[in-house]
Amino acid sequence: MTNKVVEINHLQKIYGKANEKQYQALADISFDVHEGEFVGIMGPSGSGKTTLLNMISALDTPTNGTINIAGQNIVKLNENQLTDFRAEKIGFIFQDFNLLENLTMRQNIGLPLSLQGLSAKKIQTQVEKIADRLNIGHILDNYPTEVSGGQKQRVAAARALIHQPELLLGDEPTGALDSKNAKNLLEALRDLNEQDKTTILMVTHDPMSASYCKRILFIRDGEIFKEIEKQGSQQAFYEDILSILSHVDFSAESQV
Ligand SMILES: Nc1ncnc2c1ncn2[C@@H]1O[C@H](COP(=O)(O)OP(=O)(O)OP(=O)(O)O)[C@@H](O)[C@H]1O
Repeated sequence: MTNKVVEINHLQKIYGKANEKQYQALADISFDVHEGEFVGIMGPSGSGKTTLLNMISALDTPTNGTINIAGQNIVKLNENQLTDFRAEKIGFIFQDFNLLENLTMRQNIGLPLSLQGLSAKKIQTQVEKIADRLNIGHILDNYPTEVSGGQKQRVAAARALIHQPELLLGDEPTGALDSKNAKNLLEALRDLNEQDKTTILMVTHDPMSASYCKRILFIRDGEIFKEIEKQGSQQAFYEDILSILSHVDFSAESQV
């Protein structure tokens, strides 16, 4: 059995203080992600997907429950330990790329290592290695405004992976891409998962993007209500996903 990279038990998140208006975004979530898995999270708007990612990346704290990432109970960490945890253990790809416009792609990708104080030479070697892996070696000296959305997102993926995190998190990473660029990014993520055993957890509302995963968790009203695993072809998995979505009212916001 492979190691558990993510181990979540009875996670609950209530926004708002006891004397204020409260909102339960996560009711009771438990699941594991093993090393080398590529897991998708799907659910209607307001179902708690971003809240869940924010808990896993320790950007916010749960009301109840435990979160272990790479064997570390992150709910118990102090501020300094959390900073180290985020810098070392996880990589994050956002929908809107989050690249720094006044830095070149090379500088953007190398940023996590610069912040760790690595030498310029070591950073260059690592940048070129990951850029080669994601087919962006030819745009390293360009600025973000000079390249396509798809290239920007592959640069964001390179930046998220350069420090070799235990877990790559994506919050709608294909959300701002056209279908061709989305496919390019997803193929790159699939290669990283299959060849380098990168563990990926990705939120998406798009069934085609989700069909690149090996397992999907469906959440609604802050709870996992269904889970499916890829058994056969990607096309068959895509059709399974569509069938589940067609039985769920994804327009419904979760209720207080
Ligand atoms: N800081 C906050 N304070 C109060 N309520 C919040 C806060 N952040 C999120 N919520 C509420 O919690 C619920 C879950 O939000 P979340 O952003 O996790 O949903 P989501 O599934 O990611 O939605 P979407 O697909 O629209 O991004 C929503 O009803 C939202 O309004």
